[in-house]
Amino acid sequence: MDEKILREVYNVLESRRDSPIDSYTSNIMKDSDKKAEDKILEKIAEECGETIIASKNDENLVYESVDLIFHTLLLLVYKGVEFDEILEEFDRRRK
Ligand SMILES: N=c1c2ncn([C@@H]3O[C@H](COP(=O)(O)OP(=O)(O)OP(=O)(O)O)[C@@H](O)[C@H]3O)c2ncn1[C@@H]1O[C@H](COP(=O)(O)O)[C@@H](O)[C@H]1O
Repeated sequence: MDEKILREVYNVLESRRDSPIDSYTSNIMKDSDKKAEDKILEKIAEECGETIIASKNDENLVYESVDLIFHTLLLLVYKGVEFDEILEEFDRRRK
């Protein structure tokens, strides 16, 4: 297991965006009745709340944090951000 997994998941999300199938992420990105971006942002807000609760309760913190990180990555994919842009930003911030 190594950090390549994040890039691999990101690539899968890009493929779900560009070649939609009947799946959670394809469906949320092509959500018609509610603007896809709003739906993803709604999930980020929901997962943020669940992460706060998980931290306060010292329970499921990794599970809920991964839900939050995942939905943030989903937003970035939906908005057309390249994975390398995220890595470059983290690199820029290193002291
Ligand atoms: N990493 C994830 C991932 N994490 C969370 N989720 C989904 O995000 C949704 C979260 O919604 P909910 O919070 O309601 O679900 P929940 O967390 O089980 O329930 P709560 O306790 O939060 O209420 C669930 O449907 C999860 O399945 C994910 N769905 C997909 N991925 C990755 O994205 C790829 C593409 O996914 P699909 O397009 O669905 O094949 C997959 O191969 C995975 O690698």
